[in-house]
Amino acid sequence: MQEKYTKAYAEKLDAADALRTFRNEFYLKNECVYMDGNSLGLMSKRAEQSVYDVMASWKEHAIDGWTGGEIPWYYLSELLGDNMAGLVGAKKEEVIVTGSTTVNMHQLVSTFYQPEGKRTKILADALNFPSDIYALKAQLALQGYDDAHLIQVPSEDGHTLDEEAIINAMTEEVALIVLPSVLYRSGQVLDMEMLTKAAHERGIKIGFDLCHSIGAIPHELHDWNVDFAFWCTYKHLNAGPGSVAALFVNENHFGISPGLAGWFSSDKEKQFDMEHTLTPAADAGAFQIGTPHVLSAAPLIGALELFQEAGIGKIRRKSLQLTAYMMDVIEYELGEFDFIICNPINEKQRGGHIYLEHPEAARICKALKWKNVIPDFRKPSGIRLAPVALYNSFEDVYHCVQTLKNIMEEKAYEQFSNEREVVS
Ligand SMILES: Cc1ncc(COP(=O)(O)O)c(C=O)c1O
Ligand SMILES: Nc1c(O)cccc1C(=O)C[C@H](N)C(=O)O
Repeated sequence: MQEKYTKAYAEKLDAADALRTFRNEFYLKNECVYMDGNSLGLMSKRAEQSVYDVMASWKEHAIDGWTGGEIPWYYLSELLGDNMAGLVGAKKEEVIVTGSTTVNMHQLVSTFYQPEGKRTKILADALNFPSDIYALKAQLALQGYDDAHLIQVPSEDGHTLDEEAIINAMTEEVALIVLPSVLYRSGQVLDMEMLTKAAHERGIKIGFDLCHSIGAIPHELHDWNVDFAFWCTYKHLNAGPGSVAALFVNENHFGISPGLAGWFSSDKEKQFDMEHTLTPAADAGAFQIGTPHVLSAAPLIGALELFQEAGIGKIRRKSLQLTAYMMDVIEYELGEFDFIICNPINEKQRGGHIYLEHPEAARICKALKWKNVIPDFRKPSGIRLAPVALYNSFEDVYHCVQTLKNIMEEKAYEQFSNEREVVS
């Protein structure tokens, strides 16, 4: 056997890993190799501590916690926006931590979708996450349009999108474009800069769903001139189930009225004047709606520290190394078992996870879990494996592929039904 495919080689890669100490910051499940951080990231000790800290500030300060204590809750959304701005390449005023992914998308589409004349359609794609498509259809319906007003650029191979095809669909009928930065199944990274430039040349506004890229790849939203973006914080950012999401609005658009207004859209100094005419915040803060979900934002305080310490450049470099290594070992070890690697291979388009297709995928995932390796299954026949730079090791990757090989050799998956779980 070539040295490259031994456990010793994985250990050598781990010894040379500049981020290896970050693994100790996380609660790793005992005896378990976690490969599902692209769905729900693991808990870190920092995130846990910051939840305790916010609980303590509530206990101690009660109502005065809004403006007192170490981190006054009234400014927490702005503070976290500032802490996160580097991850998306934004000015601090352009990011606010608020709401959920889907609510933020409704907020931004209701703000930026302004059909006029023959520009009435929304351009999206055929592979985006369902919630985004439901939200776009609902926004069209609110404006009196049917689903035919949503153009979904098809995928030739069922896994990836052709950016040229997206650009060709940017016609004079299109008022707004919403696309994912990274596709949730195949992990393809779209060229946001190129797509934004093409959209603007055609007079169209464009926004991105960053759920699968935030914390995994660097962004330059401000310099790329992206109009808006939104993302969750529970995947690569590790802020826990239902943690508060975030959004970006380019400073070029400051002053535009939020489609969904509420009293937290206010200029903070004016908010408690209790006027019935809203004076929106002068920055991305205007896209908040109501009282911030302080307890669900709390883990983000600690979780983001780790990104500031590690640096997104190093995270991306290790992530690419992990996924390259994983594909290499898969090809070497699993060649005879009908797996197809469906994520893009090249570094520019490869996101933070590997996507394998196999006709028995649902039950192979069940067998992996039974063997303490945690993947996730996506219909119709996909296995997602996310080796996460902050807490997965090369040895984890080695172990994951060896486990998969073992399951295939022994046909251990046959004891399970080939149907998805309720939550997969
Ligand atoms: C790309 C993408 N968009 C939207 C969502 C849904 O976001 P939420 O349920 O947090 O609103 C998810 C995952 O759940 C996702 O992967
Ligand atoms: N948001 C989720 C949830 O509430 C339960 C289970 C999974 C999720 C996910 O985030 C799934 C994820 N967006 C995906 O890429 O499939």
